[in-house]
Amino acid sequence: MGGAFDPIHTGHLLAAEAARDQYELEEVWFMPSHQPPHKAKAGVSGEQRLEMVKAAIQSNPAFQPLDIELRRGGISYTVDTMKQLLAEHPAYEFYFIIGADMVNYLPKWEGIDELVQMITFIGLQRPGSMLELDSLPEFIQDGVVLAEMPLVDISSSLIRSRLRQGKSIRYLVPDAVYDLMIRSGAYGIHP
Ligand SMILES: Nc1ncnc2c1ncn2[C@@H]1O[C@H](COP(=O)(O)OP(=O)(O)OP(=O)(O)O)[C@@H](O)[C@H]1O
Ligand SMILES: O=C(O)c1ccc[n+]([C@@H]2O[C@H](COP(=O)([O-])O)[C@@H](O)[C@H]2O)c1
Repeated sequence: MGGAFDPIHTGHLLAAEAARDQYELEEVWFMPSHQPPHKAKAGVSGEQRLEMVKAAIQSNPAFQPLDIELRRGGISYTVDTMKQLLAEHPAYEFYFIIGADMVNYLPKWEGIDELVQMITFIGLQRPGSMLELDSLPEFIQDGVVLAEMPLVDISSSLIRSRLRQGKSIRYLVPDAVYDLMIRSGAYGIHP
């Protein structure tokens, strides 16, 4: 599962767990992007986003952090990441977990025709972006399976916006992430 994770939140964790459970995945690897392909670079450093990911998933042995995109630098095209991961783990079968907003965007992904040969996407419903598989080209539809999760109207932008307004974000992120956000000072929250 790739993302900016600026910051990681409960919606990410529920999506990952739904995909793991429904597709019997052995592990879910959380990969913070360096520079996302289609949105502005995160406001906080890659290191800080990775630390928050680690804090969020530490209690789940099936969830692992992966800094492959942060180490590579540049724009985090998934096709490049998957080529690297498949070369390192030729025996593994890879899935890529994405929310509905990203599923609808797949035709615009770099090297999508190559990417659908390498992995299967697991798409999850997300409020505000209904999954429209039928409107995608058939070769992409064939590369996407769906998983169910309770609709969770949480996004990293919602969290950042609430912080700007001085509103609470407790329980929108796991406690361990909340504590780290306070300790690191990364998002300007004070106890
Ligand atoms: N609440 C959610 N439900 C389902 N999928 C989600 C949810 N939040 C994020 N995702 C998915 O997780 C992946 C990584 O998301 P990302 O780190 O960009 O978070 P985001 O909340 O979408 O961020 P932002 O609001 O800054 O755009 C994407 O595929 C996204 O669609
Ligand atoms: O490779 C691409 O062209 C591409 C385009 C959009 C998104 N992605 C990946 O999809 C994941 C979620 O994207 P985002 O923008 O919601 O953080 C993240 O790992 C991105 O690198 C990848």
